Amino acid sequence: MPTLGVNIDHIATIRQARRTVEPDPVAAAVLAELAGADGITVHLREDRRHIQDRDVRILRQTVRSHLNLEMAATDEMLSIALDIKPDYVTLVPEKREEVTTEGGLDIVGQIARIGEIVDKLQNAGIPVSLFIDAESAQIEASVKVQAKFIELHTGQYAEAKDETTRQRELALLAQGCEKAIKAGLRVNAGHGLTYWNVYPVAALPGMEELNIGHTIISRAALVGIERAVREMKEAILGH
Ligand SMILES: CC(=O)[C@@H](O)[C@H](O)COP(=O)(O)O
Ligand SMILES: NCC(=O)COP(=O)(O)O
Repeated sequence: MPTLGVNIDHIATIRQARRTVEPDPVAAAVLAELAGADGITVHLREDRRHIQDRDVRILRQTVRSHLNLEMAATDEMLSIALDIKPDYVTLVPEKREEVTTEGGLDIVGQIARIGEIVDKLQNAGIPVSLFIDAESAQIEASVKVQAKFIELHTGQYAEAKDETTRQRELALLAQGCEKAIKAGLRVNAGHGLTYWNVYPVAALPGMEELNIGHTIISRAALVGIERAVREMKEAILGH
């Protein structure tokens, strides 16, 4: 079964609501790892709406599992990643006006640019994951740019309004996962996964890591992050 990458962005959302110093994402990461998180994910957005540069720099020193830096494919973020050297980078799309990520990164339409960034990061020893929709063309383009991983965007599956749509989206994820693995890519998944919908994605053959944040931090606000992480680990196992 896949490992769990805990995205702690929304610990920082609470802190930034008052532009203060608590809750500290660094402390949240320690507690998440003690509760069984296999990795810590943070999204350093261009608008710094939640995670700050300071958080990423300290997390690099304190995370004991592995640190996944989500970032836009920009020169600014490339420079930061090459300086901080996370365990891996996930290239994600960003729009200033979005509430949260709205879809997968378009590799096909910017293959030279993405290839250049993937090369620079991987030549520096930083494996790259590409956050994409489960579309054949995007998977094929991910192979072309020689990314080590893809992360399948699970948003349409998570936001499905009825069971028929949910099953259709799950089938697309399953086909994408199988195609990617056959092409030599390693496969992660994330976005919008919850305690109630995670297991069918976790059970996809070859799925390596699930990056999950909002639902865990939402539960953590009520029962604490250790229990929220432990319960997500159990949900991934189908318990
Ligand atoms: C790429 C993705 O789905 C999330 O990891 C991303 O971090 C969402 O952005 P927010 O955390 O700002 O909601
Ligand atoms: N890449 C997905 C992620 O890190 C967390 O997304 P979400 O669970 O906060 O929707």
